[in-house]
Amino acid sequence: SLDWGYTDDNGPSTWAEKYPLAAGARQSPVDIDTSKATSDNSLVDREIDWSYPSNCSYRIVNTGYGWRVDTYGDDTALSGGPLSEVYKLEQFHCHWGATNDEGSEHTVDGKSYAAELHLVHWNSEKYSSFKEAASQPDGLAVLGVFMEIGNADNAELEKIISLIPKIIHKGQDSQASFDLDFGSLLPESKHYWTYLGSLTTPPCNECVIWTVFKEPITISERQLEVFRSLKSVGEEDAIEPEEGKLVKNYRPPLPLGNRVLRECGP
Ligand SMILES: CCN[C@H]1CN(CCOC)S(=O)(=O)c2sc(S(N)(=O)=O)cc21
Ligand SMILES: [Zn+2]
Repeated sequence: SLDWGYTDDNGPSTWAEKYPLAAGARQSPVDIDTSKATSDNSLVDREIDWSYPSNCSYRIVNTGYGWRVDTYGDDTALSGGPLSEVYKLEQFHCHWGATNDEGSEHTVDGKSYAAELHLVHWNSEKYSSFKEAASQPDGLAVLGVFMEIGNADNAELEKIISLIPKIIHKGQDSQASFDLDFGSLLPESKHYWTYLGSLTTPPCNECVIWTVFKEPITISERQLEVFRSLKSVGEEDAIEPEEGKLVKNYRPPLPLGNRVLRECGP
């Protein structure tokens, strides 16, 4: 069985037993208490800036904890906002719940969204590898995008969702070179909250500068159901057809503690 996961016997409340960092004071996600957000001048003139290729080859993989798209981040760049260096895109993935009233990892004044997209970048200016960066306090920069249920499909996400039937079981992957317009995976408004946090899964390294956009993007119920059809077990694991479905893979919020929560934009 998995040594950590999202079920009652291996879920977030048990992680600190095997992954002591999970009990740290700089953990993610957090509830974004909008009344605590400060808008100091340090961010207002430093828009967060990204450049992603419009056509690139990708690999989508079922990690057993969800789907993950590995990007070969050569000509990608994320800078500005709370970042002092240029970060490269390493991968992106998503978190969701069993029903639409849960699923995001960050919450806003106690409100959960149906899902949350994470674009994971690493500080390639200061560190020589993603792995090294993941052990540094300013090593990773993750963009969090809330997803709410809307009537229309999200066309860009559909390119990813169409590949999910090929990776239903843990360990399966699919190579695809599709032209992904990352810009449309991000909301129109660049307004965001930012704080210092961690990976939201084991090993829970406290290495992430988090930037969570205020405006959600929309995804359809059908698209979210496809996410929930993923399995957390391999093809060879003999289980009943309905068992092992990845219906939820989000960590509930941890205390912000004495960390500063900054915001850019109303
Ligand atoms: C299931 C495993 N998830 C993690 C795998 N990696 C960590 C170790 O790598 C060297 S990672 O850096 O790619 C990230 S980012 C991330 S989140 N949800 O905070 O954006 C979780 C993980
Ligand atoms: Zn994540």
